[in-house]
Amino acid sequence: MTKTVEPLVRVTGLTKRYGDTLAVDGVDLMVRPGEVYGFLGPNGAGKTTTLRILTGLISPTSGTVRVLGGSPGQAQVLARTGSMIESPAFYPYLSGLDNLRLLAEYAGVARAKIDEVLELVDLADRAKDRFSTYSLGMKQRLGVAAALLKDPELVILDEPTNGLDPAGMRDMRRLIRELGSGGRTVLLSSHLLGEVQQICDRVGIISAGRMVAEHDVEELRNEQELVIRARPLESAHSVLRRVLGGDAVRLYDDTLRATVGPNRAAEVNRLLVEAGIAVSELRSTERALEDVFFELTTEEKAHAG
Ligand SMILES: Nc1ncnc2c1ncn2[C@@H]1O[C@H](COP(=O)(O)OP(=O)(O)OP(=O)(O)O)[C@@H](O)[C@H]1O
Repeated sequence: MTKTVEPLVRVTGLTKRYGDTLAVDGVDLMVRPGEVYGFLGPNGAGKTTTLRILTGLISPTSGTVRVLGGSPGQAQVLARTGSMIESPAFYPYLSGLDNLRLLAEYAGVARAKIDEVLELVDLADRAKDRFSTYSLGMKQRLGVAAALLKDPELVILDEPTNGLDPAGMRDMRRLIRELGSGGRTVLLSSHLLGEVQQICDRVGIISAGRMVAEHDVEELRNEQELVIRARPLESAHSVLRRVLGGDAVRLYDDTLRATVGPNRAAEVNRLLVEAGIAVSELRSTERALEDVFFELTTEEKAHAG
């Protein structure tokens, strides 16, 4: 496998317009070698459109897209990329094995590779059964097997767990983690925050066609905040806004949340007490990725709207 030091995927200022709809609006994203990158966003955010551009299925309206050092759709890029975009198409009356044989023949892949990928996606036992008898989870896993036939460096999966039951989701997530741990680079889309949190190293969050954040999952998860209960709360709010900045302090029901680390707790306490404010609680907590996601996507809507 060729080692590439550069980002495997680099997208700059990507836009895609369908008539009046701006499906993708100035997206920048970067996927590094060996990572599992989660492209996270609600339905209709522009994930599928972006992945279709990255795999050369459609052309962008504008922007720069580099995949594995080349342009999407170039033969040498396609040869090193495996993808599953939307539901994979297979012949229903052929077995999983025969479907893969056809694809392998077309791609000039050795027969031994078929057994290897069937084993990897845990379909070896059912390989000789007709595709039409497979569960949705098995169909999706066969799709991943097909994407792996060429032993690609980069695997692109569009909503690989969509529509699966909990057991199917668990199997698919396990498979993706396994792919990621084997030195492959995986780019997947998802609208499920918990899923991205479980299986990805980095996340790019897209909302209404715009990229609102790109972070290490650990970094987001470990983001700390102070929860403050004080009286009078409004005065505490204005003191902290003045000192920490308006963006760093939010009012949640009867508490204030300040996005600062625990090392500033004593300072926050002193500021409040000096201002004659009674502090009844001051504790540090990790921000849930869900909160971060919600905040980023609603901020983005507010800016757009
Ligand atoms: N071929 C098309 N023609 C017109 N509009 C399109 C087309 N494909 C996508 N869109 C629109 O572009 C926007 C982004 O769609 P896209 O499928 O990329 O989002 P998504 O994040 O993948 O969401 P989902 O998970 O629901 O597919 C949507 O408003 C969608 O209706």
